[in-house]
Amino acid sequence: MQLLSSARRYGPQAQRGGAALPDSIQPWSRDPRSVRVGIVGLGNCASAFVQGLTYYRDADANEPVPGLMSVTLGPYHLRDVVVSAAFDVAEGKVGRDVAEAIAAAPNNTHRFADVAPLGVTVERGPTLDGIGRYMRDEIVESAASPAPVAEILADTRTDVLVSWLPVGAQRATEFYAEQALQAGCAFVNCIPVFIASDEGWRRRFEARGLPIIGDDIKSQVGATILHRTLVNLFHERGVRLDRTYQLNFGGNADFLNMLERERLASKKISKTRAVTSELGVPLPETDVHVGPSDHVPWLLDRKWAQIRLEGTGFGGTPLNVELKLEVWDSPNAAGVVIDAVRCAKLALDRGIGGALLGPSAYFMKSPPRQWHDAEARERLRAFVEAEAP
Ligand SMILES: O=P(O)(O)OC[C@H]1O[C@@H](O)[C@H](O)[C@@H](O)[C@@H]1O
Repeated sequence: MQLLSSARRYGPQAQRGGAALPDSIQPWSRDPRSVRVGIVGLGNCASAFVQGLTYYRDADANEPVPGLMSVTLGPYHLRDVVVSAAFDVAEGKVGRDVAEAIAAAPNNTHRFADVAPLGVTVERGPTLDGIGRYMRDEIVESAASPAPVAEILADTRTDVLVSWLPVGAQRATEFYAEQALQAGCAFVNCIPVFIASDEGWRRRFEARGLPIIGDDIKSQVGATILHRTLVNLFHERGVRLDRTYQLNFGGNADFLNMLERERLASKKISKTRAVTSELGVPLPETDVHVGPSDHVPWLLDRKWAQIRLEGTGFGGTPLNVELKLEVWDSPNAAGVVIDAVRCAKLALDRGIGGALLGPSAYFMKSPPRQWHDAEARERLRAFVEAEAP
C-alpha cells in the first residue's frame, strides 16, 4: 500500500517532524467489510498477531478451530482484519515491510506462518520513553526522523490503533492515544499504562465518539486468568485463601525490559489487581505477590508462570495448590487482540464511543470495570450481539 503524502493534506508545516497537527482530522468513510489496524510496536506480540492473520485466513466459521476463541465476531471473519499502518523505532524494522519487520531481532517468538509481504511499510514513531535501559543493548535506534503519526493513520484509513509498546512506556502510550484521538481511530491498549481505566482519557475518547479497549492484555489461557479462576474457586467453594504468589519468567524482550524495576510499577499494580479483584475477603498486601520475576534468555518467547495458593479448608486443615504454566507468550495474547480489534470496529460501526466495558473486562487485566471472567464473557456476547455497550 502506498502511503499518501501528508503534505498534500495539511501543508508543509505538518510534514515529518513538523509541529502543527490539526485538533482533529475529519472522519473518512470506513470500509464496512474490513477492520483496518495500525500497529504500534513490531515486537513478538505483533509478530504473532500478523502470523495469525495468515495462519487462520481460511478458518471454517462452522467448526471450532484449535487456538481460536472466535473465527467470526459479528460480521467480521478473522481474514477481514488487515494491517493498515505500523510504527516502530528500531533500525531493523523501520522502512521494512511489516512481514519482514516481524522477523527482525530482538523478536524471538514461534514462527508458525509464512507471511507474504503486506505492502505496509513500518514508519518511524517517536521514541520517548519506549526503550528501557536493558533494551538499549538490543535495539539500534533508527536514524530516520519521526513520521506524522496521526496523518498517516488518517491517510491509511486506519480504524483501530493497537499499542504493544514496552512496559513502562507511559509517555509513548499517551502520545499514541493522542494520535488516535486526533486521527479518529479506536484504541486498543495492550500494555499496563492506564488509559481506558483512567477517567480523564476515557472521557476524551467518549467525547470524540471513539471506542477504547484497555488496559493490559489478558492472555487466552495465561497466568492472570488461571490465577483469577483459582482464587474465585477457593472463594466459591468456601476455602479461605491465606496467601498467594504468581512468579513469571521468560526469555523475550518484555522480560528483559522488565529487569528495570522502575518500569514495573504499573505492571505490578495491573497484575496484582487482576488477581485481588477476585478475592471474596481482602488479604493483607504482604500475603499477595504477583509480578514478573526474571529473564531467562534460552526460554525465547516462552513464559513460565509458577502459581501457588495456600488456604484453609474444612476443620482448619491446610489446602494448597501449586501449578506451573508453560506457554508461548505472544501467540497466547495475539488471538485475544484479534477479537479486541473486531469489537472496537463493531463499536465504530455502531457509533459507540468511550470505554467498551464488557470487551475490556474480558480481554484486559485492568479494565475500567472488573467482572468475574464468566460474567465478562456474557457481557462480551451481549456486546457483540448488540444488546449492551
Ligand atoms: O499471561 P497473562 O498474565 O495474561 O499476561 C500476558 C501478557 O501480559 C502483557 O503485559 C505482556 O506484555 C504480554 O506479552 C503477555 O502476553
